[in-house]
Amino acid sequence: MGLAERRANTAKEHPENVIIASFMKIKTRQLPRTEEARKARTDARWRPHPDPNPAAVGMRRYAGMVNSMACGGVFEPRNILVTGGCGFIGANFVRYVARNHPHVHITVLDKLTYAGNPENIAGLPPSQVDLVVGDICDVALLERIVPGHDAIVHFAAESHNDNSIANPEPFIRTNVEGTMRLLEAARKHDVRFHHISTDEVYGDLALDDPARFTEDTPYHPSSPYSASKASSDHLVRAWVRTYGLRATISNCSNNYGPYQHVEKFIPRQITSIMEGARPKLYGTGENVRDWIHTEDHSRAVWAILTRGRIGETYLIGADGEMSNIAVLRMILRLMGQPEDAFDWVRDRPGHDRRYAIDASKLRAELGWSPMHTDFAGGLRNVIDWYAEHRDWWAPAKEATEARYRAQGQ
Ligand SMILES: Cc1cn([C@H]2C[C@H](O)[C@@H](COP(=O)(O)OP(=O)(O)O[C@H]3O[C@H](C)C(=O)[C@H](O)[C@H]3O)O2)c(=O)[nH]c1=O
Repeated sequence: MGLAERRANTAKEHPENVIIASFMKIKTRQLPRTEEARKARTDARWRPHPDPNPAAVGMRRYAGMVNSMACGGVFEPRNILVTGGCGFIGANFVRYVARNHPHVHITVLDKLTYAGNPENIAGLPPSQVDLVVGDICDVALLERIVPGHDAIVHFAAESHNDNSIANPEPFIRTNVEGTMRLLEAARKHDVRFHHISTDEVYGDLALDDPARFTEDTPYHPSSPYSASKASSDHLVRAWVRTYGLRATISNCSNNYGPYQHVEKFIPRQITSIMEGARPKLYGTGENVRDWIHTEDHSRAVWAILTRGRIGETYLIGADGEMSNIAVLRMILRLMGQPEDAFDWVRDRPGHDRRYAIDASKLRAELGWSPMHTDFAGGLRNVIDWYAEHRDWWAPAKEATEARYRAQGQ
């Protein structure tokens, strides 16, 4: 049965998993498309790379890392399944692919938890993007929707450290069990898999340590969230080695950009200031995060999905280290506030001190480099975005702040 027929059947037999067009401007395609379009979509295969990156080829030869799947070749998926495509990073990836690869059809699978919002992918061409509402732990659902896809790009995760400290359970279920369910579906249907992960699996670095994380840094996660992501990374590697699954992993640093939930550091402070409330800084504020614009993350993920070597891990980072207090002062300045107009609050238990990524492998092998290198300019754009999208964030703001208040933060 082809992908279009499967979609049609899912729409008919499982309306609970399908978003209806009128609800959200995104149309779920329920009719089989033309035969020609169907053939083009299912025609994904490995092709010789027309313009191989010389640095990449050189590096692979030097390291003797010849890999029949990817060396000098490119994987051209026509149908991708993006889990968590209504969350912040996932939705930005869906938008990136829709904009830059219009021939690629995207099925978004999202449970629409508090952090997933269908508005994040609204306005994309209905012929290119479908949304299936469902849980990655739902084996029967995966059985219906995975076949026919060339690749799964797995963003779906519980992602907020503070929530994992308050209640670890959903993190283990979604991040560990959910990843295992997807790996099993990918294995059964021989689907290429890319796993989105975090630099937090490596633990933290001292503030005065010149070292940065590399792909060889030992795992040392601190929080229930990062431990669950570390577990999921290990599962992916086990499926590659044991079952020969065609999979890659990327571990990225802190993302910023549009559509980020107001629970996270940058949007929380921006939206608090917009509401006339004072930003909240944890602990000493000296903790360092390595910021990357979410669009640069998306470009890196696409590069790894299409040109990365199977079985490999790539770290993604844009040399954006900055202390929390420096970021907060920058936000306050950009929003016309005094630099000390914030409150110090209770620190996060086990708070990681510093993250820092060395993305040399990604740069050398795949020729990736960040395009958003002006952090202050990027922050200004993000501030403008939140100013223009109050309707998008306001409904979540009060409940989020109530949660923080209860934690003394
Ligand atoms: C919400 C908040 C946070 N903070 C501090 C705590 C952190 O040192 C820093 C960033 O916090 P946030 O919760 O936004 O992000 P991280 O805990 O670094 O984790 C994030 O980046 C990694 C890579 C992921 O993998 C996570 O999924 C993602 O949530 O600001 C404050 O000082 N005040 C606040 O109000």
